[in-house]
Amino acid sequence: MPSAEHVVDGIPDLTAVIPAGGSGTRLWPLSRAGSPKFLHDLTGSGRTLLQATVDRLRPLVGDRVMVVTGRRHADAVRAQVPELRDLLVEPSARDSMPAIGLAAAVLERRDPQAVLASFAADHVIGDLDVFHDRVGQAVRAAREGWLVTLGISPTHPATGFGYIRVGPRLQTADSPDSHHVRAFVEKPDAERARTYLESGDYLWNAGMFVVRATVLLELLDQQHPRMVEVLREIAAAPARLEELWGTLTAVAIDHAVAEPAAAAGRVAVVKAPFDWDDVGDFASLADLLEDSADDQGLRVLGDPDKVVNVGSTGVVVARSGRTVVTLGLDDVVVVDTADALLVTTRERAQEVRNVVALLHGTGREELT
Ligand SMILES: Nc1nc2c(ncn2[C@@H]2O[C@H](COP(=O)(O)OP(=O)(O)O[C@H]3O[C@H](CO)[C@@H](O)[C@H](O)[C@@H]3O)[C@@H](O)[C@H]2O)c(=O)[nH]1
Repeated sequence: MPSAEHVVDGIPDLTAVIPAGGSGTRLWPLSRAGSPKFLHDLTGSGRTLLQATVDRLRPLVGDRVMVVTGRRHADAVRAQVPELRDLLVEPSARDSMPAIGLAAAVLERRDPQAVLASFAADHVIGDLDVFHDRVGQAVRAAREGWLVTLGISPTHPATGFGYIRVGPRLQTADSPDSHHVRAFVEKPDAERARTYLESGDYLWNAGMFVVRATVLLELLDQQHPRMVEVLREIAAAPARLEELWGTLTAVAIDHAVAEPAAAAGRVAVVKAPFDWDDVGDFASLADLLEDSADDQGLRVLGDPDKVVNVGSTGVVVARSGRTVVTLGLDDVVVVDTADALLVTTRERAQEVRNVVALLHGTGREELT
């Protein structure tokens, strides 16, 4: 049951921050540098991943949503979320810390007590009541000064995610699913991932952080004091963004803040038992579309009338308007767009990013 503070305007001191960067090269040719994953509908819901992210946050924050994105994507973000209250536009990509840090510096000026909750723009989440409840718990712990993350129970020894080593339950806050974080471990190799899974002591880091804006900047100040100065300068004088942005170190929030703060005992994790998927490649996309598989086992994203399947399993993304026919293929991945066609298998889905590198290396950047 959502608590009373979830209705109408949501949690009054909470603002959602959505860093929307990256190009999702493992989803080429659907996702391109100029039109990354978050701008696409990957679930067949009619809403893009960015729109769905905003939709699911609305009950928590009303219209207090801040998207941080690159100049190249600003117009598309505005077009997809016309009601967006705050759009912070980065002159260049500096990874997630400067993006989230700038949002924190802007919010801190508006309200010294402000809490921010940062979520990727391109993830899929189920069980919305549970999601809202756990974010609510995270906010209550964040008000007490914790950097709070939401941790997902791992289902397989993934090597593409960071892991969170969970400590004892937090003896504070009206937040029964909160625990101390002993450590963050960024993207382990397969063997360590297996050990983590078997131990039961680890959760996946889903890139969700809930924290008071001032606390985030204070934690960042311990590692990157100059970055905090610059972010506060930009927040105070937005006209200086262009001049100052390029001086910021490109670093992920995990390395800049989460890992050192965990070592200092400042981080809590809320166990989050909702479905979560970062739709990292076409194998994940096929899993995500499982329920829409035809009776032979083929999933279609796009117009189903444009796909004729005879005895094939896997996934077809039909985005060119052409008819796609699959005949007798197992676990195939077909992605048909106006100017590029990808044919591979679910098993090789991770290697699609190498194709993008190959296209770059052979002078065909216009396709990436
Ligand atoms: N605005 C902006 N956002 C950025 C930038 N770089 C990254 N981001 C955003 O920051 C978030 C995380 O960046 P990724 O590059 O997608 O991170 P990752 O390698 O997948 O790893 C992180 O996320 C995983 C979960 O998806 C975690 O498992 C892992 O530990 C880590 O937190 C995403 O929302 C991404 O859009 C940037 O330059 N600008």
